Amino acid sequence: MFVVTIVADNSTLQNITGTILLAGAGKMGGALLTGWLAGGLDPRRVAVVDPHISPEITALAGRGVALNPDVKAAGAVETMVVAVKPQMFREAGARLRSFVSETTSVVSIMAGTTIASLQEVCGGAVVRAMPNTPAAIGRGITVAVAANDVSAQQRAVADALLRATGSVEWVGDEGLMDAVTAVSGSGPAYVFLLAEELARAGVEAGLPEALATKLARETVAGSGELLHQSELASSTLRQNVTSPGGTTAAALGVLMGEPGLRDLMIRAIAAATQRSKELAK
Ligand SMILES: NC(=O)C1=CN([C@@H]2O[C@H](COP(=O)(O)OP(=O)(O)OC[C@H]3O[C@@H](n4cnc5c(N)ncnc54)[C@H](OP(=O)(O)O)[C@@H]3O)[C@@H](O)[C@H]2O)C=CC1
Ligand SMILES: O=C(O)[C@@H]1CCC=N1
Repeated sequence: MFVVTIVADNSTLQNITGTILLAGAGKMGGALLTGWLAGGLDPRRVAVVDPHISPEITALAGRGVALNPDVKAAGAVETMVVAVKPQMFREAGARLRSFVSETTSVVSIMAGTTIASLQEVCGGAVVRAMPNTPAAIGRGITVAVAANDVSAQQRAVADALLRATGSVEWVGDEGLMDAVTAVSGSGPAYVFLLAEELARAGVEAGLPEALATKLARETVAGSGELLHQSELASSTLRQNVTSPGGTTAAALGVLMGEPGLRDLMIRAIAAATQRSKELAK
């Protein structure tokens, strides 16, 4: 189970009176659930549906979280958060639909899965959202788009649930969600890969593996924190490291050369965007 340290305004979370049903309590669903409870959501308001509930989630039963309730035991579901794999959605959706009433809103975090598919399979007033794993420490960013029939109150509850794990950006155009998924949904993986490859290159350059790993990890984490706390543009922070004719300029000559990181990143984001579109089918 993750520890959430930063929680935004949570008054809406604390005032939720219906059931929040989480379908799929894996890595992302589990991180969201942790954020909700840390943000003051009453555990007795939460139900989890998942065929293989982890020991961490099982332990929450003692605080009142309902595990795999039937439709009757779940009570009136105010919001159903769908966090199963997109490939499983159509199969899972038939059962999930039975929890949805006329007043239920359905918040999906599934990559690729469109508002139209969600409306067809689950019904309900649909919010499509894309969080990322820094949610596990309250530092995620989520982009969300609401279908036309989502009420202001349903949107406020969805916003509170998503904001419990970091910041939220609402957009009006669902067409942006594939690229959003590629940039911020998958984005943490690119940063972790950078840490891995920086360490590997350090070993190639002669450093002991443990030292290279520590230097790479702390450098990526410290730079991320500097970017977070500073008001300067990332390009300025980069220039601040780059002494004229120095070591950084030598490395950046490679990374910013042709082909360089720019081309690689454009190709990577295009591949992820394309995959998100494919998952819609
Ligand atoms: N991981 C990430 O960084 C992000 C993921 N997402 C999205 O979140 C969703 C989940 O991803 P992630 O958490 O990584 O995946 P996980 O596999 O960790 O979680 C999915 C969970 O859903 C469970 N599940 C399977 N079938 C059902 C069902 N019929 N009813 C309820 N639960 C079911 C799975 O159980 P079992 O393992 O037994 O199959 C598993 O516990 C995906 O749609 C993904 O696109 C969005 C943003 C970021
Ligand atoms: O890899 C995936 O498909 C999911 C969506 C964004 C991050 N993980």
